Amino acid sequence: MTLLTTWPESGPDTVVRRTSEPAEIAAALAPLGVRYEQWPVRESVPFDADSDTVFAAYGPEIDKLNAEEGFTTVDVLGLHPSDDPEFPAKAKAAREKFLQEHTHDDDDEIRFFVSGAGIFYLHVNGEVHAVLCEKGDLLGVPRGTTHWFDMGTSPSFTAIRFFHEEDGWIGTFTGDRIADRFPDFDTIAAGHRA
Ligand SMILES: CSCCC(=O)/C(O)=C/O
Ligand SMILES: [Fe+2]
Ligand code: NI
Repeated sequence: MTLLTTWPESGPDTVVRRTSEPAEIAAALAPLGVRYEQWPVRESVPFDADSDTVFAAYGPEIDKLNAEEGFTTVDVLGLHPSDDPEFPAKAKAAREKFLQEHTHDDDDEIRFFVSGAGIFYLHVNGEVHAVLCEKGDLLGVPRGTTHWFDMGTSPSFTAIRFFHEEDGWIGTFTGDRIADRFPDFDTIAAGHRA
């Protein structure tokens, strides 16, 4: 289940909000300009499906969003445990990159989770909002929003990414290691399952 946890930016000792209710999550994030919605899940899509399979399964939703928002580039990013001996190093490098607080100055960050999970931490107006996204969740974060993302120590997710720019992912790092002061994916996901 999706989970939103909000703390003051000073640290996680005080929980301002904690909810798994989709309508409450959407209402809490809307004033930040953040879009949260759920799409019907295509259960027939394997968790580690390739891009063509994902595009075929979610074609109607992708086309509708593209028509509404004018995206020019759509890709699929998947990372799942595998026998590839390079997987641990790849996963560690990917996690480290996104754990660094950053902004996307020229584009919104729109992600749909086809499978697996990850947490977006939105650092806005003196608060940190951790949005644990799972299969079926669409999150749209406006350009310029300060945030980081944690996929955990054993990443497993497939996400559709929508861009207005041909160049795809471009981030500006703030240099703030704020992620070190807040519960990470492993901690939040373990508590959520318990
Ligand atoms: C879930 S897609 C990978 C994360 C990403 O693209 C990003 O910018 C995180 O902040
Ligand atoms: Fe980002
Ligand atoms: Ni859950």
